[in-house]
Amino acid sequence: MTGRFIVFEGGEGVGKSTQSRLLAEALRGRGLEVVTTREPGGTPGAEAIRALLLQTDGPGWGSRAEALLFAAARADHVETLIRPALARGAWVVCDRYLDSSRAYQGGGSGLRDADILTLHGIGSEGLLPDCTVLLTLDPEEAAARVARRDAGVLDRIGGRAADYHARVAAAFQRFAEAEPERFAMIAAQGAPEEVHARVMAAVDSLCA
Ligand SMILES: Nc1ncnc2c1ncn2[C@@H]1O[C@H](COP(=O)(O)OP(=O)(O)OP(=O)(O)O)[C@@H](O)[C@H]1O
Ligand SMILES: Cc1cn([C@H]2C[C@H](O)[C@@H](COP(=O)(O)O)O2)c(=O)[nH]c1=O
Repeated sequence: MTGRFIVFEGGEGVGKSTQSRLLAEALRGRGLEVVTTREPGGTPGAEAIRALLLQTDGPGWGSRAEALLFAAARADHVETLIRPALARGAWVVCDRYLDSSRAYQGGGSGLRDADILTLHGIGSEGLLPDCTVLLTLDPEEAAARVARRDAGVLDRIGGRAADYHARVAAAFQRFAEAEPERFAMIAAQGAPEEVHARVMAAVDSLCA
């Protein structure tokens, strides 16, 4: 079987990392080679850019510089980790990807979707996931999960105002509705194993 590129998307604390791990374990149980990774990050260069983007000390970045940094991190990640893994037949499970740039730098910060896609064309030659699992959760429940995990310490983007994150969530929903052949929208409430069962059903129907 050839490799697949599966991405988890959604707002802060909805359970993307947890579900990435559970999906990878399930796929490995089927005998597949699975690479788990995340954005921004996944390679030494992209992890260095992640620190520049998310650390809370220093003046931060304007929207355009921020979008370029995310695109640069993704370019390195795609070229040195994702494409080689897919080329050897591995499945890649990635925590966030391009649709996070479209939702945060686009929906949240107001950059044009077409410009973000142009950056992606330049940086990563337009590589898209085979399928994208969008996890949705009531914002108060997501915030409670983050508070329990991080004890109130927020990074530069996670710490933005509630209306910013509401625009991000609305953008993700628009993308999923516009491309139902690429997105599975999964309710993320309930125990991790319950959510995982929904994810497996979606992956089996959308990505197999
Ligand atoms: N279904 C669930 N029910 C309750 N808690 C959960 C569930 N899934 C994950 N959690 C917990 O909620 C917290 C956030 O989960 P996780 O880190 O997987 O979310 P995330 O979407 O990757 O977050 P972020 O966007 O901030 O990186 C973690 O402490 C995790 O253990
Ligand atoms: C890929 C990507 C991410 N972001 C934001 C979303 C989050 O606030 C952070 C990443 O933190 P996480 O704990 O790993 O989810 O970065 C973004 O704004 N644009 C992007 O392209």
